[in-house]
Amino acid sequence: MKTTLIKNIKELAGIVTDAATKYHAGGQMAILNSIDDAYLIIEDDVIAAFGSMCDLKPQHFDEEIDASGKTLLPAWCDSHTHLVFPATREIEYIDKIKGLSYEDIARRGGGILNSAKTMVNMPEQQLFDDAWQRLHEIARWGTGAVEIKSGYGLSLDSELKMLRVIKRLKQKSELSIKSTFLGAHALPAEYKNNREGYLRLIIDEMLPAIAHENLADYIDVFCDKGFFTVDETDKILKAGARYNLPPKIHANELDFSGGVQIGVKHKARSVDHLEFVGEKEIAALLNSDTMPTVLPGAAFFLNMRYAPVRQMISAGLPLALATDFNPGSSPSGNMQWIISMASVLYKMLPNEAINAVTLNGAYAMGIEEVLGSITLGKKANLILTKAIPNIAYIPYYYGENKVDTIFINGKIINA
Ligand SMILES: N=CN[C@@H](CCC(=O)O)C(=O)O
Ligand SMILES: [Zn+2]
Repeated sequence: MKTTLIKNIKELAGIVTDAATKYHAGGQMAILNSIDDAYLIIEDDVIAAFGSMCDLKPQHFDEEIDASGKTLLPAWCDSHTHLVFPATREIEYIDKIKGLSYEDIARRGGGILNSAKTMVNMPEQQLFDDAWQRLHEIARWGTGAVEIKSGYGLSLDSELKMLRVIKRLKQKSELSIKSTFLGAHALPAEYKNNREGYLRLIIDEMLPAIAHENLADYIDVFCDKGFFTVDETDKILKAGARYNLPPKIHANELDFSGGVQIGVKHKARSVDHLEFVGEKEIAALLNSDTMPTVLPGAAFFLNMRYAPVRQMISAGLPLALATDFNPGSSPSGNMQWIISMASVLYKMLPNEAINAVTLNGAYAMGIEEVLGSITLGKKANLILTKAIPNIAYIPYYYGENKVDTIFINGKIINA
């Protein structure tokens, strides 16, 4: 067994003593438990002890790291990304600057359909290599766990290609990865007049093949205006349940789509985006185990309305934040930037934002029992920051990478 001591930590933050705590909600979101002048001991890949430096007993460690002036936090859990994609889409970026909306671009065959077209001829190895680079990129910004969706395939072969790439990333990477099947991301052009046919393809062909190769942990549907209806979502989620795929769904980004309610009905792990949320959606979420997840990168990049985060937290809801890293609506996997946007655009306190990208993000991925907080027995996925004056400095001094060292499964990763 290898033992590592991290000592003289200026602030050890994100402590959750009760390992049964699933997430932080409402007023608890503003509380980020911490210890000043602290130590933390890692045994192999697990957090084995922590406390005040004055209580540290003299003992031998295989490795000692002096963290004077630095803060130690749980690594970020990014619960919503599309980081396996075939190419960036700068052309649409220009169209957006000129005034086209996300829906205008989608109607012209751009957006998701544009990525699906490029995906057809994309060699699987190239797709893997590009995604591998992106995993390194996000780890440098402090991400230790990430969910990745398919959904740029929209045909049996291409969806399987994407999901096989995610499976290989899981096998090769030290990061914790969850895989989500998002066949219902958009209606492919060839099914324009045959919605029922595409649903049959998802339900009768894609799902059995995915289950056969064990390629997904979750199922997702883009339940929104111009994409998939509540009835269609219901059918797809019912079919997913037959293969034990819990939902994590794209909901209420473009309208009051009913996506939140149908997600809650199907016991979704999370419902994500949530720009269009009112009293009814909040009431549905309050009686559920579904994590509302807000994606500031997409709302900022598409210049849309912002989810009513203060109203949701005041009502007592938990909230997770994720990057939505994708080539169309959020071309960045930088969680520090998400924390800054959450505080400036959504008025989230730094502590709330950090809880939202750690324990609550872990819950949104179904890994809260092993990651997301400084808790005895959890995996040592940790961020050691550069010397920073306090936690608020993380969102405040935006643009600069505050990560000094990232530990994944107890090991220092030179990302
Ligand atoms: N909203 C739906 N899907 C993605 C966008 C994907 C794309 O435009 O490529 C999202 O989460 O923002
Ligand atoms: Zn998304």
